[in-house]
Amino acid sequence: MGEPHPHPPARGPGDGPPRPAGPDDGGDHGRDEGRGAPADAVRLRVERLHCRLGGREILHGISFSVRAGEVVGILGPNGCGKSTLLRCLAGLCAPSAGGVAIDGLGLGTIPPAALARRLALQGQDATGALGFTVRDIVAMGRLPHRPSMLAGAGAADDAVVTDSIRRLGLDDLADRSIETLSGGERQRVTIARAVAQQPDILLLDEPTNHLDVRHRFAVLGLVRRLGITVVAVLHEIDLAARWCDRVLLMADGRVVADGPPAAVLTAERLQEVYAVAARVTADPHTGRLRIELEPLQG
Ligand SMILES: Nc1ncnc2c1ncn2[C@@H]1O[C@H](COP(=O)(O)OP(=O)(O)OP(=O)(O)O)[C@@H](O)[C@H]1O
Repeated sequence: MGEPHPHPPARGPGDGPPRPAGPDDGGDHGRDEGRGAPADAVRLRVERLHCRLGGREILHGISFSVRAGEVVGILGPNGCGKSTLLRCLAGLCAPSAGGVAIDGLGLGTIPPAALARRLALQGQDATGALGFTVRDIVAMGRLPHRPSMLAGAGAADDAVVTDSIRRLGLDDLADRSIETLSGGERQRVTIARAVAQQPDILLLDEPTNHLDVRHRFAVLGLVRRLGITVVAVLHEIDLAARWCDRVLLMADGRVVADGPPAAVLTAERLQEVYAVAARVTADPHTGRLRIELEPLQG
């Protein structure tokens, strides 16, 4: 897998995300950044990735790389291929050409159990495991770490599950059945399960779409504090600007811009990609991007 990415990533979140009060008030997660990898080592590399589904090419030769500990947001209009790209990164969707490598190893060469210890995907469907309690579902995140499917959970697994439940503010719901939870509560359960998996790379597909504003801040703050590599599909442009080191803007199965939020999220580009009128300014006090969107006139 070839040349370096043309856009060097930002080294930090720029305006420094605050530590919001919320479900996760804890410190670090007992994790070293990038599990011992140098801080700017390339963790994930996507090279000329094409994907066909239903006889149609959905992804048209996508290339980018993500460094250890980077938080990258994927933005773009409905149907542009964001979830398909995330599924390719997780090995759930086979590319028709090109490929994905983790720490230089092609995805197809990594055994499934080893891959599940390195990479977690939190998907859009939070309802697939009816009949289980919140704690049962979060505990599923530990399965890849057990020596066999028949091996029971150890005390260390239980501690990770308890910690993940606490971090997502789910203590009071731990014994509730998943089908009794609200959409936002279920969404936090799927994130807790992915956190319990203790991956090096966390892939999130619209992790905040059911969450109220406080929980959005809390969940994205928690994700940042994990210190691991994160690729998140987001629809909220302002949240991506605030929380991501880097943004990939997609349209029609291609990456049209890749770089720090302030470089990518220009008014012209947002208008072109989303077909809306956009005004982008920097807050004079915090320097944060302010993004105002309006329907196009006429
Ligand atoms: N299994 C499939 N078979 C055929 N077409 C598919 C399949 N999965 C996705 N597609 C199509 O691929 C395109 C990209 O879908 P994808 O879910 O990746 O988009 P997205 O950018 O995540 O959209 P959204 O913002 O609406 O979630 C869409 O046109 C979708 O209809």
